[in-house]
Amino acid sequence: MSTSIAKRPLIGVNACSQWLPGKHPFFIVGEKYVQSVAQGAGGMPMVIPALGDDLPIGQIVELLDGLLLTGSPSNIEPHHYQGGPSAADSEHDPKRDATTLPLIRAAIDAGVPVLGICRGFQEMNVALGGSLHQKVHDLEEYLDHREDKQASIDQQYNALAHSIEIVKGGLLASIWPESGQVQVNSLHGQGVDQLAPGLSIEAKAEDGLIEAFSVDNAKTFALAVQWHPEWQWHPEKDQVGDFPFYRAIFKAFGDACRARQISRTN
Ligand SMILES: N[C@@H](CCC(=O)NCCCC(=O)O)C(=O)O
Repeated sequence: MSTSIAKRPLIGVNACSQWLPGKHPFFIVGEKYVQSVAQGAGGMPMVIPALGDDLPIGQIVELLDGLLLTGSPSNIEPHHYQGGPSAADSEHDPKRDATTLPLIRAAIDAGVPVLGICRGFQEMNVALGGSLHQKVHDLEEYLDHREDKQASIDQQYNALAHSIEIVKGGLLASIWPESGQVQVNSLHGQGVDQLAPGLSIEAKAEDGLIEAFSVDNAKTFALAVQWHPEWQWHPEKDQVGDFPFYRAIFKAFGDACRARQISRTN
């Protein structure tokens, strides 16, 4: 997308807080999320640090034309959704929880377009009052939605791990009218248990697990997906590794961010 930086909508990308071994704590964000905002949505990415209560959320939301909620290997602490104790091997990021959950509520209230991905999908459900299965793979009614840890990163994200059924007449169906069933990648151990009030299912996996939802009374675009549409922004259209479905999601998100930019600056 060739729009100059100056004309691009400002899109927040939430960071994780991680202690790099032998170093100091860092705020980090996956490059593919920043790339997908810049290339896929045509936005100006702005990384939002996990400062918790020290983050001026109201001030930031006023500046944003969009908010992308990233994935992360860490899991939301279960006390945010009255969940049971975490498994001993569960990685957490309380600074990210303390930042992103209130940020989601403020952004939706303010009419900022929001796209949640994987952990970001789960955060949107929890922030709005829903709950999670902590180990989907331990539940007999569901498939194992985790990635193959023996596979390469390319193989994990290029993999079309399972199909999703897109709900007719919804936001995702309007973004992708081409077909009601699509194959997606899958790299998650947790998943939606109770969907928050005021959310509508947009897609389910073949085992019935909710894979996408939208916010019913959102003032603008508010979509969350469990898979990873931010993958592969390098290949050109129709080249190997090109995912038109993923690209369509970011185009729709970017269009909503541009609309907010116009309304915010006029
Ligand atoms: N920890 C949660 C969410 C999983 C997730 O976001 N995976 C992607 C991590 C790496 C990346 O950002 O692509 C769960 O396990 O369900």
